[in-house]
Amino acid sequence: MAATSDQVFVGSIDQGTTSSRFLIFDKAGEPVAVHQEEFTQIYPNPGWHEHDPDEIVKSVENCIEGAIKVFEEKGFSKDSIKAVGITNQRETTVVWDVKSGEPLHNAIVWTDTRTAALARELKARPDSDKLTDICGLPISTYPSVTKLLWLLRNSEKVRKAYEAGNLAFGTIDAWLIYKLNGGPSKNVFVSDPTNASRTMFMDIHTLKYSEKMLDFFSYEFDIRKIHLPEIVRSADKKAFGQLSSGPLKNFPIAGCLGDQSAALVGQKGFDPGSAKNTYGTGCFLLYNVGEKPVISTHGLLATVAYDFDGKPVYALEGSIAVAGSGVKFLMHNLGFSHASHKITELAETVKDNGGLVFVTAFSGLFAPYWIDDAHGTMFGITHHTERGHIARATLEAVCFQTKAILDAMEKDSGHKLNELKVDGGMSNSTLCMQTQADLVGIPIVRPKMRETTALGAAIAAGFAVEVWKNFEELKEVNTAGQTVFEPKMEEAASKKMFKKWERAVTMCKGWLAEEESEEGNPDAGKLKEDAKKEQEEASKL
Ligand SMILES: Nc1ncnc2c1ncn2[C@@H]1O[C@H](COP(=O)(O)OP(=O)(O)O)[C@@H](O)[C@H]1O
Ligand SMILES: O=P(O)(O)OC[C@H](O)CO
Repeated sequence: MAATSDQVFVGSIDQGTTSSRFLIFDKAGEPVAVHQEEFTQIYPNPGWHEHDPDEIVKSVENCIEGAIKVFEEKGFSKDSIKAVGITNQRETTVVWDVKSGEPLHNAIVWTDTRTAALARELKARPDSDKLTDICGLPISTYPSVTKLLWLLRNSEKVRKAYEAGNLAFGTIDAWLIYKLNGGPSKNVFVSDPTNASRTMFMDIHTLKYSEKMLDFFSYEFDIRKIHLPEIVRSADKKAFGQLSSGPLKNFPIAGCLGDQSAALVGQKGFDPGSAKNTYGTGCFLLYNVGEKPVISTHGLLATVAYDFDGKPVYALEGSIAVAGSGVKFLMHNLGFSHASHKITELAETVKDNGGLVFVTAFSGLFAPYWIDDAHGTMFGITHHTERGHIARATLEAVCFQTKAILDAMEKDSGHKLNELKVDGGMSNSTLCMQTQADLVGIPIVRPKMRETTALGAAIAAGFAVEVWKNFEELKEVNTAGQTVFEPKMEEAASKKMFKKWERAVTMCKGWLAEEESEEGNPDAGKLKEDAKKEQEEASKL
């Protein structure tokens, strides 16, 4: 079908943890062309996880090229694309030289736990308990700051650039925008608040870098000496520049959202009280809390949902580190199958988990537990246990953590959700979604078009260039063909399952001894000595 002259489209770069995609959406929110590419996952030591920043850029460029080819083969003209939006994996930390635009180290991925000792050291510093009120996040291995500090301590290249005043730090959005604009020659160096809020440098109330946060983290290296991206709104016609090469050369980048915020936008979670849960590599539940951030007292994060017009909207977030990556672990590490949907089929070969509970704490446990000394642990193995039970327990682990997050959210917000919208690759698993409904006791609503993350970034860019002018115009977008999973399990049975999970979580605490969490870290000894010195000095004051 060829485009009519008044048909307009918006492109969307979706740079996820395991793959990059480029999608082209029409005004009705339907994707008309897509290209996806996986890229290399680098695991140099247990608990370490890296990406090659240049490979990420290349994969995005390939995706744009691939999708445009499909688009044109369908008879559309690329001139009908009005803007491009970007959405990305968050927290993943890239460092580069401002002069050359070359990366100085592999990107340290959000799942990486090499900074466990550093996180402990930071927690022991005076006033560490005051940080969450400012930035919305607790100290852990998860936000970018611990990864950046680790790089400063452990990479000579990074330290030299720092000393010369040439070190740039950014999350994946900032890196992509910088590179796609042409690097140092244009120097478009920006990030939006949904991404900047994941570094621990931003004040969540003002959406500006916080002097207090910068002071707190500057005890060994002066963070102000590092080039940080300017924080701009999530929808902006000019701030993100334009593509400098490829089939969309000179097309504007007009929107940017961290992937979980983008999914909330793509699910049209614009009203306070609406929520979505995205089952991708990890799983992230975001609950719209309106125009003021809510600082959790139950293990959740305060984050920015979006800032389209200077009136930011906030969300409470429950982050789960392992979801689809657990499925991939069964495929790649244990050789259970070659396709994700086969893991669900395997789980369907057994009638229940057979007493098996799998705490998939490959990166420690995130929300609402924040246990960084846990590792993946299976409880309840007997002669009865077969591969189907392991597959089932892997899917269930995400559902249990989602239940714990929803309980925490209810306590923080005082509201009970009446339904939960879902998306992401793992939401393809009908068994997983039914289990989720059974465990949380509310309907699970899955849209037919599940590229909601990419749609969210397209909406941000589309708002900036007025493809859509208001939320009302999006009313019909992605409403057709939803599947609703109603809870079917007896409440008592569901409660019993969850109790067992909670017992398993308690039992896996403290598995990792302090020395083990530092293995592979060349500076572990120094870290410990420095931390001890700092503590001694602090206690003298
Ligand atoms: N039918 C399925 N059953 C279970 N897991 C699935 C299924 N389909 C996809 N997945 C999982 O979903 C994940 C990919 O989801 P996606 O939303 O693309 O993630 P990301 O954006 O983090 O790269 C993979 O880990 C994959 O194993
Ligand atoms: O790759 P995803 O979709 O699991 O998302 C990664 C998150 O942004 C990490 O915070």
